[in-house]
Amino acid sequence: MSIITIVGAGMMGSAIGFPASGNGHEIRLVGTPLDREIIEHARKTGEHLTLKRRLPGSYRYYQIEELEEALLGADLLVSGVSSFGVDWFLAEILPVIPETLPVLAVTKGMQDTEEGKLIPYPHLYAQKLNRKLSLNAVGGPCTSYELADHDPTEVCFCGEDMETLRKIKALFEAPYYHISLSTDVVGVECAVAMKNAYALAVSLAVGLAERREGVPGKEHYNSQAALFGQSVREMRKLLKLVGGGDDNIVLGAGDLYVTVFGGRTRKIGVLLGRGMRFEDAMAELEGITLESIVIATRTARAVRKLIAGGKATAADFPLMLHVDDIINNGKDVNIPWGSFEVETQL
Ligand SMILES: NC(=O)C1=CN([C@@H]2O[C@H](COP(=O)(O)OP(=O)(O)OC[C@H]3O[C@@H](n4cnc5c(N)ncnc54)[C@H](OP(=O)(O)O)[C@@H]3O)[C@@H](O)[C@H]2O)C=CC1
Ligand SMILES: O=C(CO)COP(=O)(O)O
Repeated sequence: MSIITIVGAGMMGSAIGFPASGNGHEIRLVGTPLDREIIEHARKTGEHLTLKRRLPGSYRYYQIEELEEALLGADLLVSGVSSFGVDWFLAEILPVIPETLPVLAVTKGMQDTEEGKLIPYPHLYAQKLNRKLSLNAVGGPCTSYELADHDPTEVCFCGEDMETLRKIKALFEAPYYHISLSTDVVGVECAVAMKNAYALAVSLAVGLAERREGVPGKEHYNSQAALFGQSVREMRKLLKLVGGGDDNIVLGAGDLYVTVFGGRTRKIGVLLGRGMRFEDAMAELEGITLESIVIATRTARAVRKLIAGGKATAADFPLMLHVDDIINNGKDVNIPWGSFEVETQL
């Protein structure tokens, strides 16, 4: 039996312990200072407040002040924070863990730089820490509540060292949790972070169709599929620009699919598509984790720098730039359909 300590008791941090717990490992769930209620409630009832599922009986619960106890004898540390908790995790957790303890982060996102580069979180952590840690991450399509329900999925663990990845995989692999491995951290992380921005883009079509038909909940699939296709094209170009392997598009496209159908990002895209102003839509969704906004903003900022530097053109990323205009420049939704058309001559 191994001991897995998870810091960040949000929905995904809590759900990723399910397959490992099923394999007989001890799961210690540690709340961030913002997760107090989740931990208290789980201790009392065995249920997770936001995941809305009963947690396996083998879970142990810790408030952040009990971190030292939760780390005693641990074999793996999982980071369950979202993009909004990355700075906290970097400042408060990574400096105090043993250097021999490998880390696996579920966080999806990237940080852009002044030069227009996009840095995945494991690399950001490595750059900012003055100690050497084994920093690994999970990418791929996987909604937390469906993982808790044992719906089969296919994800990818990435990191620098294949042997370490194999050991971590052995803790989690289950008949419903299939794990590929990759040392292409930039490619995996970039593919699954970008899908957040593009899930917002595809969901615009859901709201637009409702607005056109005047029927809430009325869906049309042509327009969603067209935006899905353009999203995959732009994600593939971006993958190439950041130096990620092309096959990672499978993870990005799968993750895009699940997020359009089952993710929180869809909520903001639909409201914007219906014609709601960005500020009003954000106010309506207050309290819901919406990483798509921060990821779209950072990615578009990097793309605009790449364009200014002559490494890309605006014609390569019309959908990403439109999303950026809607959320950051006060523009109305007006899908640039014509700019998705291409001429291909063999
Ligand atoms: N790799 C994978 O397979 C998957 C990864 N994800 C990713 O996992 C991450 C977490 O998602 P999910 O669990 O659904 O989101 P939740 O909002 O449920 O959880 C977010 C976690 O981060 C914490 N957090 C947020 N802001 C801060 C802060 N400022 N300081 C410290 N901690 C903070 C939260 O505390 P609090 O709950 O109080 O806000 C909580 O512990 C996301 O990056 C998401 O994209 C999601 C699905 C699959
Ligand atoms: O990353 C996810 C599924 O893989 C969840 O996406 P949301 O953050 O939009 O819910």
